Amino acid sequence: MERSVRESIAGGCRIGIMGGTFNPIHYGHLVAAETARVEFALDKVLFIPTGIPPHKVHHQIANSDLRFAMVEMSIRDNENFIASRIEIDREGPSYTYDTLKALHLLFPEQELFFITGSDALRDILSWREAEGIIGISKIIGASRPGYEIGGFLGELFDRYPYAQNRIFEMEIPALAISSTDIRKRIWNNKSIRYLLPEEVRRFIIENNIYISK
Ligand SMILES: Nc1ncnc2c1ncn2[C@@H]1O[C@H](COP(=O)(O)OP(=O)(O)OP(=O)(O)O)[C@@H](O)[C@H]1O
Ligand SMILES: O=C(O)c1ccc[n+]([C@@H]2O[C@H](COP(=O)([O-])O)[C@@H](O)[C@H]2O)c1
Repeated sequence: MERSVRESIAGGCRIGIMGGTFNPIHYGHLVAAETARVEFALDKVLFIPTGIPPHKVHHQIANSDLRFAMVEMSIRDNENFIASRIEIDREGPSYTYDTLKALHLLFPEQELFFITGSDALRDILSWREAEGIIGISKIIGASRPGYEIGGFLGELFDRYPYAQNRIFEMEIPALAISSTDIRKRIWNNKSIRYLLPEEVRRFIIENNIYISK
């Protein structure tokens, strides 16, 4: 992991990890991370764009350096948010377990909180080493319109009672924004203003990202 990122994490602090493909980053991601920071008293939130997302093999995914640049410009004005290339710089699919294991080794005294939307949370048991993930890090599941958690957590806690103290639901202001919809809007010449930071919108246009389907 980058030295600058390591040096910004103090001993004993509470670290949020906002993982995602961020193709592109939008206000849904930023509101989830900021709400988690405040509600769970996180000292820092690491934004970790995937290199190769494990569950999105058939999606059209912009170059990782461009996705990283868009994340960086979106969080620059928040001193508690940091972007890391740890997954981009690792070869192979970006498994969350590998990332959390690496973070736990680097930051053994710090508490880890993986932040995810309710859509991804509902799939978590299909992730590689799901039990290991829940063991290393607490999980914060942000509400997302169209992806209600329903009885999922109850069933999960019946199966894994220890998870009750490790997985938390978090209500956030509902934003029905997705990267897929933003990419479609660009293809269809529709406006993407106010769905994501203006600097990112300009960057997408200047670099002709998401022009081809
Ligand atoms: N509008 C939203 N509200 C709450 N959580 C969100 C929202 N959009 C994304 N997330 C969460 O942020 C994380 C990263 O999401 P991701 O980068 O896959 O964005 P996405 O909009 O879901 O992308 P795509 O439409 O390309 O699948 C995931 O855990 C996802 O559930
Ligand atoms: O590790 C896995 O098996 C795994 C499977 C699906 C998703 N994830 C992680 O969940 C986060 C959100 O994923 P995505 O595909 O919605 O961008 C991102 O950090 C992914 O690496 C991780």
